[in-house]
Amino acid sequence: MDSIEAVRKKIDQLDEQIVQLIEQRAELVNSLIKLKQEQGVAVRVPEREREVVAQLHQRHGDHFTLEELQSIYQPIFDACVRIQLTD
Ligand SMILES: O=C(O)C(=O)C[C@]1(C(=O)O)C=C[C@@H](O)C=C1
Repeated sequence: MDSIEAVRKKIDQLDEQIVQLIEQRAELVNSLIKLKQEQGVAVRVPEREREVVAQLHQRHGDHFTLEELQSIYQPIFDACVRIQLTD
């Protein structure tokens, strides 16, 4: 069995990957802003945010409740909106 320290090291590695993926996600979202401006689409799209979380819940509902996934994703959506508005 791994020691606490060894497991924490794996957790740290996963956290690093998670943040890198969130950064990649934010870059992709940021690339939408030009298309949105051209097509007159709003920066904040609440129904799309609900759809993203609902799809994740469908696939990962065994581990996370809908409310937990919403709590995880809301700050990510908020940051992505801020980045689209400020970059
Ligand atoms: O799909 C979009 O239109 C986005 O801007 C991306 C995104 C997201 O982070 O998934 C961000 C903000 C919107 O409110 C909805 C979704």
